[in-house]
Amino acid sequence: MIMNLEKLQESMYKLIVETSTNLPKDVRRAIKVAKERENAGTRAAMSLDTISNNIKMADDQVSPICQDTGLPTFKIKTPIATNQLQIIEAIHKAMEQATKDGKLRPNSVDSLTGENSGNNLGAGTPVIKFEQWDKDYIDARLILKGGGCENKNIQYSLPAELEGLGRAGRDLDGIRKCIMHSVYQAQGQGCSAGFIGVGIGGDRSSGYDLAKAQLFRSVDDVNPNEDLRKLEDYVMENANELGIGTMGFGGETTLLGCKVGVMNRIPASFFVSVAYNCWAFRRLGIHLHAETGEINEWLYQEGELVDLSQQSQAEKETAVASESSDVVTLQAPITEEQIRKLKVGDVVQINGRMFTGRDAIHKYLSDNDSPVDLNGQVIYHCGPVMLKDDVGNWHVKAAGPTTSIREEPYQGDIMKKFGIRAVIGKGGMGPKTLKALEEHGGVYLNAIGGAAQYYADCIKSVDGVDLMNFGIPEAMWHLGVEGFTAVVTMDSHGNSLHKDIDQSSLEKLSQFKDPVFK
Ligand SMILES: O=C(O)C[C@H](O)C(=O)O
Ligand code: SF4
Repeated sequence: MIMNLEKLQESMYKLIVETSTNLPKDVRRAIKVAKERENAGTRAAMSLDTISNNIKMADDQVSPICQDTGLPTFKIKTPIATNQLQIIEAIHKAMEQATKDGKLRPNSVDSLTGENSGNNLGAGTPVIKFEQWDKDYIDARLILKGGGCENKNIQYSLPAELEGLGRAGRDLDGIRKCIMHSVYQAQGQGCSAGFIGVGIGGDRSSGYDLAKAQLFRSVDDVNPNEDLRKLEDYVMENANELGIGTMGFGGETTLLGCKVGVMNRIPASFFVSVAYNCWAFRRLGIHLHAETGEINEWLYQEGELVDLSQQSQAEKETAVASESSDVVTLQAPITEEQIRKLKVGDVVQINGRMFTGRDAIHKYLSDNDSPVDLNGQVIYHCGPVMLKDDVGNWHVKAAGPTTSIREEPYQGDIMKKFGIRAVIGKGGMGPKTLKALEEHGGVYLNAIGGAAQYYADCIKSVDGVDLMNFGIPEAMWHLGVEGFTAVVTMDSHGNSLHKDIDQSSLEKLSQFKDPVFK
């Protein structure tokens, strides 16, 4: 069958851009329910407001909802005679174009050298999986699953001993315990509230595939397997009792969706695989005409488009409460005295300069001198989407925080070595950093993960860049910001909201120890 390649490429481009910029309707509905459940005035409610604004901004500007546009994974079903090689070619060209246009972050990195290919193409990227079917049209689905939530995927081999829950055996109740534990261990690091796909059975790789396949189910479908339906309902009802909440700030909603699938296993193995997806659950699909390559239908878009920017009464009260609560304004360079005044729970607004630094920069700074004077400065754990204009100026297209815990081995030492006073990221950091904050006089600020448009809007200028050899997401960008808002979640007095929420959620988890499915 001869395909219209140009049209096919255009359709794939549309699929990529829509997936990156327009959150599906079923996901929006789940976020709306979470918003309505949250109590006015809490940090979780404030975060959900920011998330809602961000979703709207991404829509309006046709820009990435989150700066991490993930490992693009396509699942494609084709009629018997379709040329799959042509589809691969069309996808590759569309990916390159979408990257050039700032709709995708250049995310494909050589695992050994660290070199970024710059166009999202490389060994194993993007992932494209084909299946044949007996229909006469093409079904193409795409998920852009970011790294922070991918890192929170977990696989259990039953029987297992689980913290808080004890023995998980090779039965439905053991599976229940694994799923509850998977939500606990993710904490806020995968940008909760999240969605989970669970795969029961298979081997280590097919189990994870099955888990990820569940993420292609609609959020509001009903599992046809009665046991699994009950399990899904149970998890949805009870996981929210863990109190982890949006971004791990505590709150009513920790989980937005749970989908479970099952396949056979071999006698010796019993795997339960869990794929965790952040609230920025970017997956869409299209039906394509097999010859013309034209889009006939969009998937996951049934029902009304929920307007998340519309505020309920409770939300209005939240907005007022957060406006009137004390907001501390900081401008770099910051003094130790200013930092020592900050306490967990304070809302901080930053004006002036901050420097981005993530994995490559932290390793570099631990072995080398800094290209800029970091004394009193703010480091932002962020890998932005950047575009250069015709006259050579850089523009920020998306710039939310990345998961900070990866920098735990370096952070405290670097703060002391260079005199850094504040780090901004998400998900919190561990005991080594907490100790350094206390000794040195530093603070950890939690920004809202995934709110890449909201934060890009706070960035008023790109004043320079160092270490571009690490690639766009990993370079050290010098950013001029105004009204950049974040919450103090670790202070210089030994307090950590993350430590507290971890402890309290573990206690709550242990309430689910007794058998439910016998
Ligand atoms: O890579 C990023 O920018 C963020 C990542 O998805 C994360 O959640 O840590
Ligand atoms: S930053 Fe958060 S929202 Fe963005 S991809 Fe990572 S986990 Fe998802």
